[in-house]
Amino acid sequence: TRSTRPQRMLKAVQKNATKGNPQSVISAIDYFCKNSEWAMNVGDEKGSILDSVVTEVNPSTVLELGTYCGYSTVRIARLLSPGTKLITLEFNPAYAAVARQIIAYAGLQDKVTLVEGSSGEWIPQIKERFGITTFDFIFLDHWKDQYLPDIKLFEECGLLRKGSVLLADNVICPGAPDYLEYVRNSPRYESRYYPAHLEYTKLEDGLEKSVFLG
Ligand SMILES: CCNc1ncnc2c1ncn2[C@@H]1O[C@H](/C=C/CNC(=O)c2cc(-c3ccc(F)cc3)cc(O)c2O)[C@@H](O)[C@H]1O
Ligand SMILES: [Mg+2]
Repeated sequence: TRSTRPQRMLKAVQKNATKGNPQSVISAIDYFCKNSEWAMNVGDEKGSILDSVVTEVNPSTVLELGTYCGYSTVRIARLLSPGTKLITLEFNPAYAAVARQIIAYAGLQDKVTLVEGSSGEWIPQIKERFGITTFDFIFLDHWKDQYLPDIKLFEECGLLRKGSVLLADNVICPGAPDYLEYVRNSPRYESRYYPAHLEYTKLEDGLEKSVFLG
């Protein structure tokens, strides 16, 4: 049967990247998406903004919602200080399987815990299952209509502390209007929009960074 786009992306990484070199994996995926097949990775332009926020926060505890093929997982994990691990949630087993291989090809498997399951099911279990009290940094890039329910779940589960940083992809395209309205109007968040473009296109998109104020 015909391969899937994530499988073709993995092949491109194995063909064009250098094992153990995260930057070459990132570049190979961006090249594949610009020259062969568009895919919904955060991409190089928004990815650079993601890099700068991760570097600024220098988090000890990190959560990503929506691994997909692991592109942003690799971008984040390559910047974490030694001994720091990130948890990434992905509920599609086929995507998770590709992501594990891409993360391993980058040599970052020891810095990543990929959990196969849905955010709604897993967020309430994180404290007990992973011994985490609060997250320093959260990257939201899963289904856009799930951003708002999940940020409320973070609050309910006590997973945010004063200064926790949430960074959301696609707040313009495809858009997460209810999430934007919430973080921009809630007195409990200080929000800022980073304008950019939809990955590999000239369409407008951007990232919203929201700091929890406690
Ligand atoms: C049920 C909610 N909980 C979830 N828990 C765990 N994993 C989840 C969850 N939702 C979705 N996922 C996974 O996250 C990923 C979903 C991402 C959704 N992203 C988008 O739709 C998206 C879409 C576009 C886009 C933009 C313009 C277009 F014309 C077409 C597509 C661009 C992006 O950057 C995107 O992130 C998948 O791997 C999915 O299996
Ligand atoms: Mg996205």
